Amino acid sequence: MSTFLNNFFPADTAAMDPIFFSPTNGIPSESKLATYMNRQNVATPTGYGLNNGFSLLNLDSPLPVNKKSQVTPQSPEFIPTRINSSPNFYAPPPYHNGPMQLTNGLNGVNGLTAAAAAAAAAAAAAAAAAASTAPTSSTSAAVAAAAAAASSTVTVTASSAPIAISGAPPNPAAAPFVSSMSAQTPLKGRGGGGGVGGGGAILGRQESPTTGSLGEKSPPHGMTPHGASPIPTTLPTSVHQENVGGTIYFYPTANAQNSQPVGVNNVVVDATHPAHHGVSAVAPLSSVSGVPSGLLYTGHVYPGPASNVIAMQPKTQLESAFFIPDEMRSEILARNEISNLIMDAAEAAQHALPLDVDNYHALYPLEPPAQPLHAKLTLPASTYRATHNTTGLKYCLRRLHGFRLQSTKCMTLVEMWKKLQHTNVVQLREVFTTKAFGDNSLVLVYDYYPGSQTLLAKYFTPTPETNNYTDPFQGEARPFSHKSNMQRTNNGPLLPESTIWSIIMQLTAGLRAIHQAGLACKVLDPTKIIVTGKRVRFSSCCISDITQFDPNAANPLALVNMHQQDDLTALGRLVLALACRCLQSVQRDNVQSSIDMVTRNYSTDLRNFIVYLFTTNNRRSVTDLMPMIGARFYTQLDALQSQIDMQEDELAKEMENGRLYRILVKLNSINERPDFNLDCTWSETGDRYMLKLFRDYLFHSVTEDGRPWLDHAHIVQCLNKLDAGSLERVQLMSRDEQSVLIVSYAELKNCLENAFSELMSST
Ligand SMILES: Nc1ncnc2c1ncn2[C@@H]1O[C@H](COP(=O)(O)OP(=O)(O)OP(=O)(O)O)[C@@H](O)[C@H]1O
Repeated sequence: MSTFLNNFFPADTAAMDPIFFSPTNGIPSESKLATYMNRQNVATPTGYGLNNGFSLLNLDSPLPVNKKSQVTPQSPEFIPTRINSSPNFYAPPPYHNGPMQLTNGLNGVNGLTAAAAAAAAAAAAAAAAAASTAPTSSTSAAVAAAAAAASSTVTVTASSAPIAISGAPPNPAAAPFVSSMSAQTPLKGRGGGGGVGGGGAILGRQESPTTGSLGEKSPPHGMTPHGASPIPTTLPTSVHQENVGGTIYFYPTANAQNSQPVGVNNVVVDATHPAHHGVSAVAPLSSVSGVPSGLLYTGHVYPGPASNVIAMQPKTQLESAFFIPDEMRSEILARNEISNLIMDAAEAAQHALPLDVDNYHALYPLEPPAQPLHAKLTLPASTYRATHNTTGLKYCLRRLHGFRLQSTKCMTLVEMWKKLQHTNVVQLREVFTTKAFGDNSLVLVYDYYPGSQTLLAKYFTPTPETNNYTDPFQGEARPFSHKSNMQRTNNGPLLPESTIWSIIMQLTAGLRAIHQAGLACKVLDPTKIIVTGKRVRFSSCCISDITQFDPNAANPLALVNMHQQDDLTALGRLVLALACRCLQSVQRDNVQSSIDMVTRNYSTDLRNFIVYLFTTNNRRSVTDLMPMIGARFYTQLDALQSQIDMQEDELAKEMENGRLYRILVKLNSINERPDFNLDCTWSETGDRYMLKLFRDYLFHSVTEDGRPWLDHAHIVQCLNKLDAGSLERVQLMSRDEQSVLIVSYAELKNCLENAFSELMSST
């Protein structure tokens, strides 16, 4: 819903350009503004009296449903997966907000700063002077148009019945008609806009009819939540009003152009006031953020981080409250980089990979060529990252070279694995055979986790030390102490017990899911477990089930119990190796001394855990391990929940960015488009013209003395209101400062969606 204020009420009629002001309605048909008014092919009635027009503004009159639906829903983004989740911004605010709602339409009204209020007062005083000299009735306020060269100043001079300047909102109940001209932060210039920023045309706050004091937020007389329009029913015949598709425009008749400033109750447009360029002080954003119309978009404003999250962060600097923490950023960047790596020519030649393998392309090797799969399996194997042809998603492909599938019966097991979904198991997606590599290969497709390391690489690889220097501060023991030396292994210092328990909890969780699904891991080995950040996952499930499949066995799952017991033994060996940080520690001859070492360095619980898994004469179960983990489970849960809190907070910040980015993409795809459907004025006319002015308001606001006014918060806030389709209004000004337009963000949003849909439909 918008109101169009053309500063067509010239103070100096001699300055009138008869071409610019057409005799019928004062708007030249070829002007951009006229094209906006005529948009949507709505016939613009001529000679339509202001009285008639105001009768349309009855707050009781329901808005046609289809009109409402134009702006109510969050229109779908051009990203196909976007889900419509926008709240209903037209829900009527509670009546007790009435006084604030009254100023709903005029952005910045409610939050006048002292400076802005002072400016408004000055403007009012000047306007009063102008009114007193006007030949029209001194009892009614005058409306004067600013001359073309001078920006308009609209202010209030008297305390009679208020006047409506702007149009009925889409939902009258939601935004009662603005019956008081409220003061706005003076705005300036091309970018001059509503109360948030700019300078230029000043809409002075109407004096309260009850108090007569300028700048107060008193509701005007006659305002009822759902009652009759407070708008006066008599207006000068020299002012035309038109309702075009729900938007009300005001413009002068030819009469008005030849007459003195037209009195329209309280409103005076004072072209002569020295403050016509606005005041240099702009209302701080905070001054407008509290308006009730703002409530309509508050869901679209990032409220800042939660205190619990700030307390959790190592740095409590202000920047960490608004930007993603450095550590998280670099982790994500590193993962992205790995995920986007492509082979150079030398690598491509070395690997000689096919362009396509089944439904996948862009293969990228994750290891040097042709590794033997595993000690137990003598087949050579390779691991690649690849991209799915249709979804574009990246997967991890494990290829078994020269492997012929003996029987498709093993597909039963494949299906069981595909169904297994667990955060500690890399999920199998599909299995296929292919000749794309020039041999018979079997390919298993898994989820891909960029930046993963095998447990072997992470914990069992000698750390490169410069000049045999070992960092004495590594590890838990006091540096340079005897214990510190004892706790050092070739692969680095012993791991903190909490790290070992964290790995244990994750592995037992994954194993429990596997065993409960009636399967066995079979390769519980440090090369077949991957670590991504702090997450540990079984990475090669199902391979053994295929390669060791016996097509003659009556029941392929007959031996699963035995394999599950083997899994538990393998888990015990792995934990012992981790605790000693040495793979040799689990060799038969070393086991006892390794357990002694665990006894010396770690808790009895950890020792008992390992001993239990090594005790093979009893039937063991993964669920029996839970009591041994005990209360450590709560510590782990707490750590994970803290991490979730932090990540959710980051998500909230980044959600804002994503949303604002998409609006900017739309705006910029429309603004200044040189040509659309052979129409080189497309981006300059109709809805697009409004968007252009809004763009100027967003980015090109200037101070009174013409300096750029840059305020990130202003941009963010306005974009948020636009995205929410707030009913709050913004005052836009044409670049030549000839026209002022007051428009709600809802209307702007509508324009944006329409214009963008037009673009999209022609792509
Ligand atoms: N699902 C996955 N997502 C991302 N990277 C993975 C995934 N699975 C394995 N990797 C990575 O691929 C590489 C090769 O994995 P692989 O399991 O073959 O380890 P490996 O040490 O080469 O074992 P082997 O010596 O038995 O071949 C490793 O760097 C591993 O981190």
